Amino acid sequence: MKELKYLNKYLIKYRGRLLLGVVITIIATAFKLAVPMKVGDSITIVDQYIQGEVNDLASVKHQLLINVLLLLGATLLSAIFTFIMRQTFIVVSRYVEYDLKNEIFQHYEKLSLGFYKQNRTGDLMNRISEDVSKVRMYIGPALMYSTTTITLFIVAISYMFYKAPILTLYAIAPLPLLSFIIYKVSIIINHRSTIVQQYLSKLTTFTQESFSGIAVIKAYGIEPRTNANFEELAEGSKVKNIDLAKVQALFFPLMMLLIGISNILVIYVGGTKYISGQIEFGTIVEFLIYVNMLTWPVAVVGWVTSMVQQAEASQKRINEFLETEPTIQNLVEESTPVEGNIEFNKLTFTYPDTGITALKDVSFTIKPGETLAIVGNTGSGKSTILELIGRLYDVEEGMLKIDSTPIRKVNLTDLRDSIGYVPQDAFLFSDSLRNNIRFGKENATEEEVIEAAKNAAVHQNIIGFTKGYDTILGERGITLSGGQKQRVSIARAIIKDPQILLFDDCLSAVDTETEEEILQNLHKISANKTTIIVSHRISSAKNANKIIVLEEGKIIQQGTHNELVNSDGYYKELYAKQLLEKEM
Ligand SMILES: Nc1ncnc2c1ncn2[C@@H]1O[C@H](COP(=O)(O)OP(=O)(O)OP(=O)(O)O)[C@@H](O)[C@H]1O
Repeated sequence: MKELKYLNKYLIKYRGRLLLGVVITIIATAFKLAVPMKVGDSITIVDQYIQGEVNDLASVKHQLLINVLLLLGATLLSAIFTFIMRQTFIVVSRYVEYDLKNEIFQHYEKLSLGFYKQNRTGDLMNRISEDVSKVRMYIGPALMYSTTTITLFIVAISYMFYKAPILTLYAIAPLPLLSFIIYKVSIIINHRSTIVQQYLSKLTTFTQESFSGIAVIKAYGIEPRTNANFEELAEGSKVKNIDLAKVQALFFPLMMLLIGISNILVIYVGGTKYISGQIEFGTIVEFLIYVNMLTWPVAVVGWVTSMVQQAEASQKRINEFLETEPTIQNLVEESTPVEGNIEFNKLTFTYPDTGITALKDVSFTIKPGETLAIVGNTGSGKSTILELIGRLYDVEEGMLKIDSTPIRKVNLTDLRDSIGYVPQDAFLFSDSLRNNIRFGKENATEEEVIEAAKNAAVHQNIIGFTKGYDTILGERGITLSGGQKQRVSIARAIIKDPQILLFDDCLSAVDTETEEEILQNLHKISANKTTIIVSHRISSAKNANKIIVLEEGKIIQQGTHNELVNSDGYYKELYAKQLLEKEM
């Protein structure tokens, strides 16, 4: 129960409803218990008439009628209160489920990129869905059944002892055994359900991947191999499901068997006592109903125990993530507006997870109004520079300053607000084109959206779609070409109107004319901004105020386009190569 303590704050938050639930459960149970009493009473009346102990038929009928009406009333009230009881416990469990999911999601969002590298997306999703639903079972059904069982036990067993103590002992003797067996069976069921669940998620991942990559599967003609793999997984899933069904099938027969034993004991011992005149006939019937009534709660004790154990295990997994601190923390409370001066000073950076040193002794500065271009082979560290400016990682060696202040001493929200970042792989959400652009500025007007799209040279493409800016992207909608995606992603950064613009090789999929158009627009937009353009193309870099050339994390050349084309080295060679390609 150590891990489940985490949920106490929610139990306190909803204490009013939960307390009401307990009170209503007690009332519902009291009405439920009145039913066997009245049944027993009625049978005794009939028995006494048959035995000749009572002769007035009219009064017997009258009493029976009253009993029937009372029975009806008690059953009805018990049903109504049981309904309200579910409205309290189960509704609270849904509230807690909602709160917990939000809490976990918000925490996930705070965590740094490294966390996402270390943990698989499937695992993150499981903890927020599967694990939270298991925890909900503890707040909802487990609490509800425990309250019902405790109330039913205290009231019913005390009453039974009061009526016939020896018969009560015989009647309840098999119940602990029942509870124990159900507990054991539930553990096996839970274990096998987990395996079934694992197979299900393997199947889902496989299916999802196959359909996402269907173009590759078809192009390589590997449908038979994919089918065989799917069949193998489905076979595994079938076997595990059958294993589970076998134990589940045991659950009810076992319960019936143990109720049967209790019933036989009540009939035998009760019958003997009735013959010897120690109890009334109605008491036997009354006890039979109580035994059947108590069986479910007793079975529930076992079930609830395993439910709580599962919730504990799930909460432990949830707590593991909730206790993970984001490695990138905001260390400055007060606001620090960003002007856009960036300074790298003898900076060396090693990725903590892979140990790869991506930048070595890098120094450069850039001011607002300037454009810096970074060129270099793949893997030379270009994207890493942009990631460090966005403080996606912290710098350990050397210094990175923003407006002459070490980056850690800049308010993180202000820093990120001041950056418009266009990543290498443009990521668009399954939403309308308009909303994808507005992502950069939530309250942007229609004019601003169109203006940004025009500057990113994608407006003409968008109005060419039947639904224009309302066109839905992604799974439910159209798929944009690589170049269109890049330009929508650029529009998203432009609309934000940030102080610092970071473009990570985001013009690679557009033709040279469109590239030129976008660059000219950017030139106008970024007059007072700090712009960094990472590119493999000279055409993107040539107009920059400063160009740096990276090789294996080191700056090997820097200067303007004119300076660099006139000195031997990587840049001059790249220029010559690209010039040649253009002429061909
Ligand atoms: N998130 C990461 N975790 C660990 N290592 C990384 C990570 N990102 C990049 N690296 C490594 O750091 C080095 C520099 O990568 P980076 O992405 O900065 O290069 P790049 O010049 O932008 O390459 P490209 O032109 O292909 O985009 C590479 O060796 C890469 O494998």
